[in-house]
Amino acid sequence: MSRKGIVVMGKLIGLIKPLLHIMLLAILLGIAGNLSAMAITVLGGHGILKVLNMDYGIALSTVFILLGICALIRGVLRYGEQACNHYIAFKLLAFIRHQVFAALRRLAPAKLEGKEKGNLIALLTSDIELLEVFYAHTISPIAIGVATSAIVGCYLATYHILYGVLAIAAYIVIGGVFPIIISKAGREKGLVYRNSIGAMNSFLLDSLRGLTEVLQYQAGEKRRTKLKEKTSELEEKQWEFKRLENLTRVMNDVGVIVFSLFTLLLGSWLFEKGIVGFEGVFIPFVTMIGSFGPVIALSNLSNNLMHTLASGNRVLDLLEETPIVTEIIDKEEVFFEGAACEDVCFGYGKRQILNGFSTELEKHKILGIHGKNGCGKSTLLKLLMRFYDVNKGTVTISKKNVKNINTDNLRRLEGYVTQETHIFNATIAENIGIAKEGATREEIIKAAKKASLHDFIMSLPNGYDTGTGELGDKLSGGERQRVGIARAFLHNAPFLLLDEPTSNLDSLNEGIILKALVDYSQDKTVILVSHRESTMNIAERILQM
Ligand SMILES: Nc1ncnc2c1ncn2[C@@H]1O[C@H](COP(=O)(O)OP(=O)(O)OP(=O)(O)O)[C@@H](O)[C@H]1O
Repeated sequence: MSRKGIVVMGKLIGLIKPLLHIMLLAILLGIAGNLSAMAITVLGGHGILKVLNMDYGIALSTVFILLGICALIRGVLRYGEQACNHYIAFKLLAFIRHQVFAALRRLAPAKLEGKEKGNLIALLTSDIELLEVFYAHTISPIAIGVATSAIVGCYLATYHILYGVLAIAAYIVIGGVFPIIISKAGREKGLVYRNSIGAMNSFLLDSLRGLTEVLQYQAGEKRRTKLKEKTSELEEKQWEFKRLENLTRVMNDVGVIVFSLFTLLLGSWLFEKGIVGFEGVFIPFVTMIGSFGPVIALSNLSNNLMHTLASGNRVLDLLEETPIVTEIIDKEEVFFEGAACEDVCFGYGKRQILNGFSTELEKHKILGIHGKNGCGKSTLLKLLMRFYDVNKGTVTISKKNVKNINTDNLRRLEGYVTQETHIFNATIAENIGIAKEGATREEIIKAAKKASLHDFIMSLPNGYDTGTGELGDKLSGGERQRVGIARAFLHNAPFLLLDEPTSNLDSLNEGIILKALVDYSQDKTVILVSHRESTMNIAERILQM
């Protein structure tokens, strides 16, 4: 979704509320810092007048002492302002990361299935990182720019009201009109650019994952050409940004020169009319030249702002995305007493997969599910897990609709082994132990033995403490699958859903695991989806889908 810049800014600023006092301190320090910087120019002007014997107000030694003090406090104030801004920025980045991870948990797995993973990584890393620019270098500079310009405008008006009017007009044009023009020109470009980076990440991740296929089918050259095209596209977009950045610089420089010239012309006119003396020409002129810093900083912001707002937009998209399945938290605890599907209709989008499907799963039984590829066996398991909600009909556990069971409760009741087991970057013990918080080594070993994995683990260089780094991609399909099954045994849920658990196993390992499953089903319920007859033999009832 492409939001207006002001909407993105409003939403991002909304997050600052708890840190508002620090933001105010940063603004005050920034204003004081900028004023002391400008005071250096003004004092310099007075110093020159003094040397020329044209200023009788301040002694030259006082001018030098004040110059030294201003220079010193300028440094201290600038440090204070930056420290406050970065404190806010890093606190908020941590908070936003937290929010984004919470959003991912809310959206998983249904909404994340179709998302490009590389794009998500870009969002989690570089997009969030870019928001630092917004919190540390955008909000307070705007407030500081406005306040400092107003104060300097008033100071100039003490020499003559027209100086004040001219200064305010200059600040509005350089710090307001120019950035708005540039931001408008670059807003869509920013979003397109950030999305392109995400797409590029996805393409690279895809290529790495599919490396074997790319090599096998000699698709390397084709992928390289595509990567080159994507890089050129990105380069083109970067150039567009650079052009806008250069345009900003040119506009700023021209603006500063033109308005300084106007000040000089105004001064000359006032001098000719006898309204001001030489000091009334010289001091406003040097003040004006030295006062553009904060508004130029504002104007330069528009370049970064395009990237930042585009990143903000992408982060907000994720934060505001509605999940397909909402988490349930406030229902009573349910214990497993069997499950059932009644007249279930379900489809992904418009494509109908299950149409009026019904079945009952009795407690302490093994139900085998058989059916041709794509008929919806895995989908049925996902509905029992409530990864998706049915379109019609009901899925119940212990005669309670799964839509009314606390999500936490449901996860504890069910153990789910998918067709693919993900191995985390951790030791093999940790990889199994993920199934049970605080699992002891004995429990992990017991689960591994049931999954016929113990002997293999003991043959590894560091046994259960062997890291996946040391294993690399060396785990075979069957070993991975057994890690998945060991997790399920460790989880020890009363209702176990197994999707092709033995598809990669030899008959020896299959036999050991099936025996363990039969033991498991003595006091638990198991659904077994499989195409293998040998596996189906342990089922007490077979359902043909
Ligand atoms: N997230 C999804 N979005 C859209 N379509 C999907 C999604 N997941 C599965 N499908 C489609 O739904 C249909 C049923 O898929 P499912 O995985 O349930 O089949 P299955 O019976 O388990 O097949 P297999 O025996 O090959 O494992 C398939 O045609 C599949 O392409």
